[in-house]
Amino acid sequence: MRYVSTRGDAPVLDFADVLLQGLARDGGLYLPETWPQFDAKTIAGFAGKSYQDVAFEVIRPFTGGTIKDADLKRMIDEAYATFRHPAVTPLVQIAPNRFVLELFHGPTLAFKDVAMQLLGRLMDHVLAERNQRATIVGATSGDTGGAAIEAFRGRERTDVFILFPEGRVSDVQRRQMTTPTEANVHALAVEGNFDDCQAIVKGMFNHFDFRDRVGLSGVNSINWARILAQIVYYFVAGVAVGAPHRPVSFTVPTGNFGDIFAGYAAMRMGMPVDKLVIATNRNDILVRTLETGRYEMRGVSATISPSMDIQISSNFERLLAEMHGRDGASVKAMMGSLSQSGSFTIGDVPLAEMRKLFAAGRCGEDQTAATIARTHAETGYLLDPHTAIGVHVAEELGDSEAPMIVLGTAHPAKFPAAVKAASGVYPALPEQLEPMMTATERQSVLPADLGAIERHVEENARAVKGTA
Ligand SMILES: Cc1ncc(COP(=O)(O)O)c(C=O)c1O
Ligand SMILES: N[C@@H](CCOP(=O)(O)O)C(=O)O
Repeated sequence: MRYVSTRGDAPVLDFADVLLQGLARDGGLYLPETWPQFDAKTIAGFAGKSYQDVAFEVIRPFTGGTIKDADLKRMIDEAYATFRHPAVTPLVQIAPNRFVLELFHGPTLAFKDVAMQLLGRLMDHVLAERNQRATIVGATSGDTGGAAIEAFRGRERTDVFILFPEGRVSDVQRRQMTTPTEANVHALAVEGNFDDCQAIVKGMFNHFDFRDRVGLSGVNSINWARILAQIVYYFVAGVAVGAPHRPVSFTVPTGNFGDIFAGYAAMRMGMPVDKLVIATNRNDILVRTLETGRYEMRGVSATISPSMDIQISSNFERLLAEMHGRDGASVKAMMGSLSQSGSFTIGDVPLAEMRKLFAAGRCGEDQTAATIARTHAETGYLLDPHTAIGVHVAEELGDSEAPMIVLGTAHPAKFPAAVKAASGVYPALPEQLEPMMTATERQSVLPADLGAIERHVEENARAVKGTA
């Protein structure tokens, strides 16, 4: 399996290289050259298998032989042994034909752990084989950061620097990043919003001298392996409610478009999908884009679902590449227009194709709170604000024959204030996370400035000092 950039101007790589690359050198994102195909019999055969066994079958074709089967199996087993539920990602029914796919049983209570626990092991494995070190830099609106730090803390071959928007993440999210004591963990509170953090990380990747000097790697969903690990649960959940014998719909609380792009990938691989639904909070750039064909930035506002307060939705570029027949020049032109003028227009044909595959809906602050309250009152089930957005948008779409699976992207205990205000119930933090709430915090506060943050990384990354 080979990987190509969405912008068509970067070296073609194998899986192991893509794993360590992050952003492609032409500023694009890597995609597999072709989609592995699973026929209906193979998909039906996933029924009754463990999450780990399905993960191995789904992930293996993408590795192109760069990871030995026995190593891949071991790393998958180790990654999902960190989850608190034996099914790894269980389904909970909340209405006759509607389910929540609980993706938050990993160590940091958000869906990011599903990919990050595996990514940490895969990167460590490849770095050890090459006797290399890496400097990981990531941007977070709250959840990626904690999951990345948990996956990489104490690992000898990596330093991990996470940029988060100061004052815009929940207390639990911040503490997950600021309380680990390992020397390779660096939490950077940036005086800006998530889009600023993400732009700075991309700026570092596009600054080749710096990138090469520090051995830069990325763990945001610009890294293909993040998306890859998330494809697995679309198959596991779909089969559990009747695929491939009937199509299944998924509603995905969306920000950076990584999670829903994994659903798109599952569909391209043979999973019968009725609807893929993009659900956003009031930062609704993706909903507007589907409505109007114009991707237009308007400023981001803080919500009770902070992890989705995003305007520059990285992985939408992967979808654009798909909808434009992988024509790198078209993608480059749209991305150029976005960085110059804050907008771009999608042509009629790709837009029509997108509308065939995706539906979209938004959920305001009051609707989010009302959905948490109503769902709890009617079913006893407590939603976090991000998952509530998915449930609201799925409800607005109405029932169809296809079962609707809403991706449960975070545990309510990550956002206790918002959940308590909406439902009157204070969601308890799982016991093992309680010590973190009183532990000493360690963070560096930095301006939203590429140069300042590069200097900080270079002064603190062990890879630069040649300690490998
Ligand atoms: C809890 C939660 N829900 C939803 C999302 C949106 O996911 P994506 O960025 O993959 O669209 C995020 C952040 O990524 C998140 O942390
Ligand atoms: N919501 C995310 C934003 C970063 O997304 P990623 O999937 O690209 O890492 C977060 O919680 O940090």
